[in-house]
Amino acid sequence: MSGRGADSSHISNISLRAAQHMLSIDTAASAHRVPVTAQTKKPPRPTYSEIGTGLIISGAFVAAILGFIIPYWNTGARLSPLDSTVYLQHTTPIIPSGGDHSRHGHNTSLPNITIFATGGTIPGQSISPTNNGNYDLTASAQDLLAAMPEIKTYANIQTRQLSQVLSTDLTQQTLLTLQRAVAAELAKQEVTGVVITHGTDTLEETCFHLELTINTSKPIVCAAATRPATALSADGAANLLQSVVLATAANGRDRGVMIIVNDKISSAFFAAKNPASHANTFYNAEVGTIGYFLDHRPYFYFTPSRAVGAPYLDISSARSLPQVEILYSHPEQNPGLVEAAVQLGAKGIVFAANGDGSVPVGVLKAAEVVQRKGVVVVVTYKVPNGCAVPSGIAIASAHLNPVKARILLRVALARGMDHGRICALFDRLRPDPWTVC
Ligand SMILES: NC(=O)C[C@H](N)C(=O)O
Repeated sequence: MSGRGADSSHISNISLRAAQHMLSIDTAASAHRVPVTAQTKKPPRPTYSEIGTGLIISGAFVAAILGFIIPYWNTGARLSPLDSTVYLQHTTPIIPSGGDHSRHGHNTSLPNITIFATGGTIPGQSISPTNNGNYDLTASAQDLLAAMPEIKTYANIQTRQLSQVLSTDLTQQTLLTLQRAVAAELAKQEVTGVVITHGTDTLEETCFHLELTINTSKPIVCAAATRPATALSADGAANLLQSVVLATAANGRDRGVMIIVNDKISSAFFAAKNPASHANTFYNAEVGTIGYFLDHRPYFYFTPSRAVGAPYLDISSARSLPQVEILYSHPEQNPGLVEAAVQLGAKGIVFAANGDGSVPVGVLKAAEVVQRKGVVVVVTYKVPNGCAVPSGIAIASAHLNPVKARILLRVALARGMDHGRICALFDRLRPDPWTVC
């Protein structure tokens, strides 16, 4: 058997042990379940694990030396002329991992990773291994980790369960709590990176929000699953393990927020969910796939880089976020929807527009009216991929899809930016700005 074949079977063992573990947790539904047998023997330690551990230890050693020699590493954050928005963000000092903790089982030669768990399919326990859609969320992040002891060879891991919901139900309060908690955790010298477990449905929105609002060089990695932990070929265990590996990786720094699903490393700036339930659910607009996992080791196509015009917007003191609604365009759309959205509290409106940004003329006129009252209007595209161009009065989202444009607009409004600044913010997302603001 080749090395890779051996690794694949190792991971399916992890999934099966995860499944066994989940099955043993949920006693209420156990009568309906197909018993899982075999796989009780610990699999032989794979070669990649030893190599990975060795690399991490040497990486930590080199980082520790660099930490003494180069106490502060600043590749030149520059302030926006528009605002205190930082467009390039490499200000965090390089910090040696490790530290003197007294936690039980702490290994000072390993990096420290914190996992923030929010729910989604990844901890899901379905009524049978062939049922992917009907599951409950009674397993915690700790339960997931207990089912995959291999993960402890990569890092000392702490978990924080922030919520246990499907991602469609994630509130802005949880989002803001997550944002502050992740930023606070990464500010700790001994923490090398963080992992967030989350449902796939709105993962791109949460990750994009964190991308805009956390200024760090350290890796922030989002892990999800398209199948519950109890499923045949459950994908969560491997995605979680790889997320932890990436959060510890020296080459995972300075790349913004990343998503790991199906061996693919996606930039949160570009990733979008599609199709809904396939294991390969995240596709990337154009350049969004920045790397991949081979034998559970991360490889990148590029040296660290950030998307053109990627802003950092400090909203650390925000306790709530302004309401921004998305209106889906089509011929004969009722212009009254625009005013209705405003009456219902919208401070911003995003049009998921036809083609590359066209909105029916009546709707555009209605948008002009609310814009005069201070509501900010952004036009995006409803097609899977594209680049929206300015449509009459509206700000164009460039390549940001409707949900990402909504997140950027909401954060900009939370930052207190006015129409002109928000327009310039979006305008910078193109290498060759329109300068329409
Ligand atoms: N695969 C998933 O995680 C989907 C789930 N409905 C969620 O977003 O929470």
